[in-house]
Amino acid sequence: MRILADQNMPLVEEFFSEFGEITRFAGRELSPQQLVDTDILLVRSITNVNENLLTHANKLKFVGTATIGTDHVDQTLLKQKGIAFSSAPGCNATAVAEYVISSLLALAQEDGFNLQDKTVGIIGVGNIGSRLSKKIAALGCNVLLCDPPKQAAGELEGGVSLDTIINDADILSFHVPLVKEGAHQTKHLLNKHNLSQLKDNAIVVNSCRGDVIDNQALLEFMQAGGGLSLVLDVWENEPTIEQALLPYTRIGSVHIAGHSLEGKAGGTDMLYQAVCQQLGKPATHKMANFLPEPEFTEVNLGNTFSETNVCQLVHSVYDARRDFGLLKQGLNSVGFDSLRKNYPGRREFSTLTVKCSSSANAKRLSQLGFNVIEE
Ligand SMILES: NC(=O)C1=CN([C@@H]2O[C@H](COP(=O)(O)OP(=O)(O)OC[C@H]3O[C@@H](n4cnc5c(N)ncnc54)[C@H](O)[C@@H]3O)[C@@H](O)[C@H]2O)C=CC1
Ligand SMILES: O=C(O)C(=O)[C@H](O)COP(=O)(O)O
Repeated sequence: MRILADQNMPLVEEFFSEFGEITRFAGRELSPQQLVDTDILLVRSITNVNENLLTHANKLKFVGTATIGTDHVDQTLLKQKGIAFSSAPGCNATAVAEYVISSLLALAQEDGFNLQDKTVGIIGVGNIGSRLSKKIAALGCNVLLCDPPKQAAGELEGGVSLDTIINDADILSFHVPLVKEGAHQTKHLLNKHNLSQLKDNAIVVNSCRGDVIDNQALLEFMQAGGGLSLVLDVWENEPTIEQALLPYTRIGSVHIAGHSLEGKAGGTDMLYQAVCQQLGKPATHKMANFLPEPEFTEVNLGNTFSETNVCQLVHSVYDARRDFGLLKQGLNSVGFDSLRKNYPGRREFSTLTVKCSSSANAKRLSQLGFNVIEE
């Protein structure tokens, strides 16, 4: 069997060698000719799987994307052609939620406020939004949730409208899929019209898809004196991003919010499980066997739980400001895609065991995602 896999997908050889010959490709450069005689295609978010790419796909049986987002894949076309498809829902949801928590704690520390005094609006309450909501609640913040599709289906109690979040939230974090049409379209959810209705000094976090915020409208708003604090992991027109936004960005990165080692490896693992199912073979490999030991494994917290302690704990595992440093240093020298390819990686909070002596604190730390031992 011939397997084509994105060069930035980890552990493909470890998981897939038993099925056939693996060839790697650069995600933005895959040509239709490369799909001749290919049985399995494994992509990441930067490869558009469309009519043009499949022109010569004479043997293709399975397409997998090791990502949560699927806006780069024409699933209707795959169905018409009888090609099986799988994505990796939830694979890096924890990583994205932790990126947001790390960024917010950094801004709170720098600006001298407590997150627990803030109202956080989460737009999109799926795998990422719901995990983030749990972590944010552990910090004692007031949380507003907005997910119209879920609200319409009766799947989210107490949900509010986007307008309510725009008007009332101190912090807004977007976790919706990119949808360009229909009743619940998300392209430019934050736009020229509603930017001006945000609270002064609101914090806006985008770690879903760049197009969810109108970047030109955002730039004009900031150039006109808008006082927002911006945390931007995703941008319109990646990899050619609007660099004029950088001076207005408090924390920025190259679309790596989901790139914890666990999140990236988890995407490959989920595709492996899907291919095994497709081929009727048992799944024998486990992701945990391929991950290295974390650098720091244990901390003793005693019975304290202040935001300062939590900030230290979180940043000992991952400080998103490191990634803003990488962006600022490397964007014009090595470029956006190269920064992503050579991302130094990071671990998730669960790799750190926190010993603590109060059960209330143990509960909150565990809600944040740490591995907690109550002593
Ligand atoms: N920056 C990064 O590295 C990553 C970005 N992502 C992006 O994050 C997105 C969300 O991921 P998950 O939470 O795992 O997806 P999910 O599918 O579990 O949840 C998305 C939620 O958004 C809701 N939604 C849809 N339209 C909406 C609207 N107009 N307003 C409010 N809510 C709406 C859906 O009902 C759903 O509950 C992905 O589609 C992907 O584009 C995902 C992983 C990593
Ligand atoms: O899962 C998603 O959706 C993402 O956006 C990924 O975490 C990042 O995607 P890649 O570009 O690394 O495939």
